[in-house]
Order: sequence, then structure tokens, then C-alpha cells
Amino acid sequence: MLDKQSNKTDFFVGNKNKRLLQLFYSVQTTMILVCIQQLLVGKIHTTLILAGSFVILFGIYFLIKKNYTNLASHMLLLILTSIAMYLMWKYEGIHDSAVLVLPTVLILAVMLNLPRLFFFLYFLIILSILLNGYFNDIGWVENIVNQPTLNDAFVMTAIISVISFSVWLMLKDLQNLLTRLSQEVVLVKESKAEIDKMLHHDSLTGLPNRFLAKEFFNDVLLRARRTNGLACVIFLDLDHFKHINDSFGHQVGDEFLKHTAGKLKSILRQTDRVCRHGGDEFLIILEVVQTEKEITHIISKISEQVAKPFLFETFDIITTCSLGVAIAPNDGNDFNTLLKKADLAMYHSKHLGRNGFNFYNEALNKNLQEHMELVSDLHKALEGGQFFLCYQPKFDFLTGEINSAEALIRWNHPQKGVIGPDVFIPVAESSGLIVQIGQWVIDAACEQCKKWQEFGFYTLGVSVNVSAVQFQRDNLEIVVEKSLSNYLLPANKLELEITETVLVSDTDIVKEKMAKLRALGVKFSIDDFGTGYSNLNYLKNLEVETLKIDQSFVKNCLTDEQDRAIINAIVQMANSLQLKTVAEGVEEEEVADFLKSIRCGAGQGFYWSKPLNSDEFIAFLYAQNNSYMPKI
Ligand SMILES: Nc1nc2c(ncn2[C@@H]2O[C@@H]3COP(=O)(O)O[C@H]4[C@@H](O)[C@H](n5cnc6c(=O)[nH]c(N)nc65)O[C@@H]4COP(=O)(O)O[C@H]3[C@H]2O)c(=O)[nH]1
Repeated sequence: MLDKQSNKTDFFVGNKNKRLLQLFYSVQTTMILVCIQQLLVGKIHTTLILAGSFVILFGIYFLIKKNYTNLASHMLLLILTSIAMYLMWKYEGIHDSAVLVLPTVLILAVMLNLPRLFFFLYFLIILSILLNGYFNDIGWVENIVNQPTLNDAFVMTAIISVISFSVWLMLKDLQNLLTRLSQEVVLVKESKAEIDKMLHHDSLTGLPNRFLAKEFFNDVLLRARRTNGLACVIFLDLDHFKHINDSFGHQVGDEFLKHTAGKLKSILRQTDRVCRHGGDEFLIILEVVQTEKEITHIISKISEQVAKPFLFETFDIITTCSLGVAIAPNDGNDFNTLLKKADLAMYHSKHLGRNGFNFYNEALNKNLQEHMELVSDLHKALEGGQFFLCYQPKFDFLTGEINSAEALIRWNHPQKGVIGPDVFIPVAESSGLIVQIGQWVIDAACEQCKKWQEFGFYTLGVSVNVSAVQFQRDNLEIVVEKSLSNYLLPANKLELEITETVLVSDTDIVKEKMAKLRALGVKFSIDDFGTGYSNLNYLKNLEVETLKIDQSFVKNCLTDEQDRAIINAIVQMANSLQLKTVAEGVEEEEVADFLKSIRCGAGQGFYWSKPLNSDEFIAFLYAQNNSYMPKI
């Protein structure tokens, strides 16, 4: 069938129509030139034939223009063959110069990838040449000049056959080469598509990555501008995903991420996009919305869905997520700015206790700048030795002696003056700097405690606050061991104050580290006891010496009956578990009396002394008449 453009690989590789048109022009130009030449030499008949052919060939021009390439090719070659044969038979037979057109036609048939036409024309030409020779031989035809013979015809036939065959072979090879080349091109295109996919998709979840998220967002932004709508970037981070990895292994963690990706896709519209930002972070690009309320609604759906349990073997794994949203045009107009702001808003959600969402606003940005400044100043503080320790004594109610002092860090900021730990410890914890700061505190406290011993205060111990982050990230046992041996301080003089959250956060790791530290001889106390975890089971599993009763109960215990009852209960429980108790925040004599009356072990607070720097503290010790006698 002579259909429109063939898909077969041929010599012209997709250019066939263009090339055919060029061939057509060259044939027509030749026709005109030969026509003029024939007219000049007075061959009117040939001139008329060629002129007629010239006109007929214009029909082919329209076929080419209409993309009927195959039909046009057939027509062109058949018309050229007919003209050449007519002139051959009419004038000089196989000696006529028109015969030269015949091998040209065959070459073109091969080039245009028309095998059937090639064979048809080949046999037609051969037959015609042989008949011309034969008819001239037997006198049926008499060509005018230099009358050909059958002998001449055979020679001509052989030459045309060899030429045609060679060209045929050559072009077949060329075609094979082109076919192979086009297959290679397909393979290269497929590999390119695969590489593109890898570059733009996350291999674990199959979700588009950050680069594609940017493209999606840019498209949404264009549509939002046209419709006066909002384009937003939602940043989602799973809460406590690390716990899933640590408790169930990375394989389950991966499964969980895939599951979450599926969940997110299932609740969003097809026009919304879920992308993976990395780790446990996802980006969601919503199709244009008109109001913030719509975004809030979608986010609530997302939070609800993420919080649904994931069944792994017999366990239900449950986690929540924190989200942040930044919206164009209010918060910016380019993807990277909005991504940063959405991330910041998400970070704020984490800060507020996780499992929530926040829209970005300028106040968050200001907070972040202050935060960054503080982090950078903290780095300088560590390098520049701007930290120092204060010590607050703890009085033993039974012996009336100062048996220990709590080391409390202070920061002597070059511009802002002395800053308390409540301001910078949370920042140090979130930036991880607490690890280095904590190491410095342990070292400085051990050094100071050794000095007290050298001053003759042999029984005085020191306690140091240790944050949960230090337990998770630091080789605490190595740090402690090094400091103790550096200053030749007996390990039982050092106490580590930890909060209940440390004990319940990662029990196995904590247990292991505590066991190592206890093996060294270090003691433990639980700080702010009574404010944290309600399950007291850990008290029997973990070997702690002391419970420090939180000052929030102590502060109002004279007036608040419930606070008194709580303190009483803690002391009774501690006594029956053979744990020591220290009441924090004692400011009045009556409170100290009450604590002593209920057999609380020790007290700490402004009643005896505020935290004092090292010199003041030594002076304080001497002022206590070297006997550590309290005022009570
Ligand atoms: N109103 C009142 N307050 C009293 C009284 N007696 C003591 N305090 C204050 O109560 C806090 C006791 O320390 P904390 O509960 O361990 O609470 C500490 C501790 O959690 C943390 N911190 C202090 N130093 C360090 C440290 O070196 N490392 C770590 N990780 N945290 C530290 O910062 C918190 C605050 O420390 P500070 O500001 O020094 O505040 C101290 C102390 O000055 C009192 O009678 N009345």
C-alpha cells in the first residue's frame, strides 16, 4: 500500500520527504535545461516530450507536499523510466544518451528503499534493452544512428546489472548500518530516560525528588498567578523516625517510609504532588488553592493519615509528623525561599512538641536568626573559654554537713554579660553543641572537686547535669573516665544528674552506658523528679542513688497541701527503696524544717546559698567554719 510517510529505516532517515523534494527540483531543472538544449539543436519532438513530462511531473510536487512520499517516489521513478525508454526506442536505441537515466533510476529506487519497484524496473529495463537489441537485429526496429545489435544490448545489460547490484549491496549495508544506529539511538534514549528518572526520583519510595518538586512548584506558581490563587510548599518530617530505625532496624524503617509515601499519595488529589526531600522528610506541592483554610484542611488530613498504625509482623508502629507551610506570593516567589521557610515552620512545629503544623511568619524568621547567632556565639564561647561553673551546696539534713555541690554552668558573653543555662542549654542541645559543652563541664567540675580535696574538703563531691543528647551522642563513659583519671579524682565523688526523659528515651543504650559508668564508681541522681515520666518501673531496673525533688513542689509546700503530700510520698517511696532524696529550691527555714521532719535526705536552695563561682564557693566553705554546719 502506498501510504503516507513510511516508518522503515531508510537511507534518508526521517528526511525522505525533504530529499524527495530536492530530487524533484533537480529532475525538473535538468528537464528544463535538456529541453532548451534540444530546442536549440532543433529536436522539436524531444523538446515537446520533455516539456510535457515537465508539466506532468508537477503533479508529483503536490503529492510530496501532501506527504504521500511513497506514492510520489513511485510516480517519479516510473515517469523517468518511461521517458528514458521512449526516447531510447524512438531515437538511438541502447546507444541513446537517455539510457543513462535508467541506472540512475535504479540507484534512486534503492536509495528510496523501494525494493519491489527496484526489481520491477530492473526487469523492465533489462527486457526493454534486450528487446531493443534483438528487434534491431531482426529488423523489426531500426534505430536511427549507429544501429545497435543484440550483442551491444547484452553488454549494456551486464553493465547495468553490475552497477545496480553493487549499488544495491552498498545501500543495503548502509541501511543495515542505519538500522543498527537507530537501534542504538533508541537504547541511548532509553538509558537517558532511566538516568533522568534516577536523577529526579528517589529510588526507595519511587517518589519525585527535590529537583522535580521545584519544577512542579514552578508550574503551580504560574497557574496560581493566572488565577490569583496560592501556591504552597508543605514540609513534612516524621516524628521520632530514628526510634523506628533503632528499634526495628533499617529494613523496617525503609518499609515504613514506603508505606508513608503510599499513604500520602492516597489521600492527596492527583494534581497534588508528594516528593521525598531525603531521610524522613517529604515535600508536598499542592495544586493552586484559594485560601489558607483549604491548606489547613489538607494538612489535617495528612496528619491524621500519617498517624494511623503501620502493622509490622505483630507490632503496630505508630508515629506522627510535624509540618511547616510556606505560601507564595506572601512568603516569597521562588521555590528555594519557600522551601527554607516551610522547613523553618516545620522546625517550629517540632519545637512546640511535634505532631502539629505551622504556617511560616516573619517572627519565626527572627527567632531563627537569633538562634543562628546564638549557635555561632556558642561556638566562639567554647573556643574562647567564656563558660564558667558556679556551685550550689547541698546540705545533708542528718549530718548537717555540705556533702556535695551541684555544678551549674554560666556563660560570660563578651557583649551580653553573664547568661544563664536556661537561655543557651536548649540551643546547645538542638545544635548538638551540648556534647562539647558537656565534656567541658565534666572536666571542669572534676578539676574543681580535686581542688576542694586539696583544700582539705575531702568528703565533698560534685554533681553535674547531663543532657539526654549527651547520652545519645557522646561516649560519656570515656569522657568521664578520662576526666577522673586526669585529676586523679575518686569516681564516687562525681554524681551525674539526669532527667527522667533520659531514662525512658532509649532504655537499652542508656542502661549500657549507665552500667559502664557505674562500673567506674560514678553515682546517678534523677533531676526534677516528679515532673516527668509517670511509669516508675525504671526505678527498680536502673541503679540510681538519689531522687532530686523538683522545686515546683518545694516552692509552695508550706501553703499547698497537695505539694506537701507529693513531697511526702516521694520521700517515703525513696526511703523504702533505699534511695536518697534531695529537695531543690529551698528558700525558707520553715521549708527546710518541714523537709527534715519528713526524713528528706538533703536540701539545696537559696536558703543556704545561691550558686557561687569557684572562689566564692571556697570562701563559703571556709565561712561554714570548716565544719559544713548548716544554719538550721
Ligand atoms: N528559684 C530558685 N531557684 C533555685 C534555688 N536553688 C537553686 N535554684 C536554681 O535551680 C536550678 C537547679 O538546677 P537544675 O534543676 O539542674 O536545672 C538546671 C539544669 O537543668 C540546667 N543546667 C545548668 N547547668 C548545666 C550544665 O552544665 N549542663 C546541662 N546539661 N544543664 C545544665 O539549667 C537549669 C537551670 O540552671 P540554673 O539557672 O543554674 O538554676 C539552678 C539553680 O540556680 C532556689 O532556692 N530558688
